[in-house]
Amino acid sequence: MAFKAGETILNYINGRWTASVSGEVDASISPADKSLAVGYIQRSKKADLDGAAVAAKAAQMAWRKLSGPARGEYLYKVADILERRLDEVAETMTREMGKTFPEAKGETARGVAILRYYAGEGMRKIGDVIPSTDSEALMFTSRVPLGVVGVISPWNFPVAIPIWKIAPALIYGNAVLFKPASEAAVTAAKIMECFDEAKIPAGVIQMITGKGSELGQALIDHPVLNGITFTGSNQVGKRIAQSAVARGIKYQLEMGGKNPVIVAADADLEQAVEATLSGGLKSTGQKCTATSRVIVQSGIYEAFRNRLVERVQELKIGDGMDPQTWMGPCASASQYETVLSYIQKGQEEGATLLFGGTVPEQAGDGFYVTPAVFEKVTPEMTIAKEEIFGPVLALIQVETLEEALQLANDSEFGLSASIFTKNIGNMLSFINDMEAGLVRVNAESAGVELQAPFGGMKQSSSHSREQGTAAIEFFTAIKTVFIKS
Ligand SMILES: NC(=O)C1=CN([C@@H]2O[C@H](COP(=O)(O)OP(=O)(O)OC[C@H]3O[C@@H](n4cnc5c(N)ncnc54)[C@H](O)[C@@H]3O)[C@@H](O)[C@H]2O)C=CC1
Ligand SMILES: O=C(O)CCC(=O)C(=O)O
Repeated sequence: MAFKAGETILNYINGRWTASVSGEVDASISPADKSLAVGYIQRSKKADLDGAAVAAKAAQMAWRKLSGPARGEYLYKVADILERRLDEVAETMTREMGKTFPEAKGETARGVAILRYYAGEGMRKIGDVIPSTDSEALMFTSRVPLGVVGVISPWNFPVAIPIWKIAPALIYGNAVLFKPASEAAVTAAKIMECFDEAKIPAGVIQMITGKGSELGQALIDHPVLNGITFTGSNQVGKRIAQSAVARGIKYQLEMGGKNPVIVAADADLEQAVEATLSGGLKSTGQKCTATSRVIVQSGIYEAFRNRLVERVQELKIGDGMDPQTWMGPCASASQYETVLSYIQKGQEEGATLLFGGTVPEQAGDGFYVTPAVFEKVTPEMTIAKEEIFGPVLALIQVETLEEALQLANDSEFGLSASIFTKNIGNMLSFINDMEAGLVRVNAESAGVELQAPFGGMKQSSSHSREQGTAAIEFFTAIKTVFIKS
């Protein structure tokens, strides 16, 4: 089955596309043109979840008995299908949440690569032999699946984030109950179509759509769950942690960022400007790793600011399907309102708006805003503290690298951070002292590599890591085995 534009997206339960008991739907509006519904998303209820839970439990028993390589074969098949359908999936993503078509294609290709990476993990070791104090015994560890795992995903990476949670969950023998963000559920259904086409056993992976506050909460509270993995806002993440602790199940959270970039006086100007544009404004600034605070040493401040504003003025804003477009719209009405309110707050609190923050004249009837560049931003201002999740850059001028580092660390978040410098001493100070899970030198703050651990410090995550070999830590439990004849 392949859903067509404008259709109602059904739940994928026990290997079948299934209507919700509720009969209620919400439109998934195209952010590039508010008059278009990309599809209709069901408001599923607990009764829908109950059916899926029974199927998940039964399916997991058989799935865990398959060998790792056999589970990997299914993931290889899904990867091949997703690769064949790459343009179609990417176009759905662009139409549904607004990122440009080349970015959507890149993300979908990343989804293919993640599936292949974890398919390969099915062949790798899942334990260690440990010398016992008893010379006649054999002691070793093995990894066992958690059981049924819930995946709650956001709308900003509708393919990569679900896949980097679902693929490791499956390869290590878990069954998955997947609740995508409603703003990206048409794209999520495309991923499910690939699993369906690969004939993954019924019940092993299931998708149910619905409102976060209702279905999401019902999922976390469901007794069938043995673990929950979440990416999204801090507010929701904290609630999930509380519910998971109350029930004694494992949880993993990846949440917000307020990512700084430090531009040292000796930085390569063009490199720093281009990386700030790309890290701060690609995907309309809607990445948890997006550059938000730009901390610049006074020796290079004026040149950097002028060149940055010059380049921002050149960026073409428009429909992500238009090949001329550099930056698409905000993903939803609420995201758009949030971004505009932060821009207003920045001005009210005394920052200087150098450029942008307006509705572009030539753009269509969508959630478009021109990228905003502020200067004279001070650490106590709201735009220097809170995650905006939009195309807004806050310039902060400093004298010394020590001051830059102190300001960079003056945040409740600690996800990603970059420095631009040619000085090895600056690099080492930054690497050692920056409180962030991802630190990058002469590279933009956004962008993660699927084979490396990803996660934040402070309020940015549950202090766990996703992706790469780190994923095994969350999706399995260690069993220590002692054998003696
Ligand atoms: N770290 C990241 O990558 C992301 C951060 N955000 C931040 O969150 C802000 C708001 O975006 P939202 O889409 O509203 O994020 P959100 O945290 O509300 O939504 C993320 C996911 O959680 C679900 N959800 C919502 N309420 C829930 C609940 N009570 N229980 C269980 N699941 C629930 C949603 O349906 C969605 O699937 C953004 O402006 C941004 O600052 C949003 C998306 C991704
Ligand atoms: O920068 C990236 O590629 C990943 C960002 C991310 O995980 C997020 O925005 O949630």
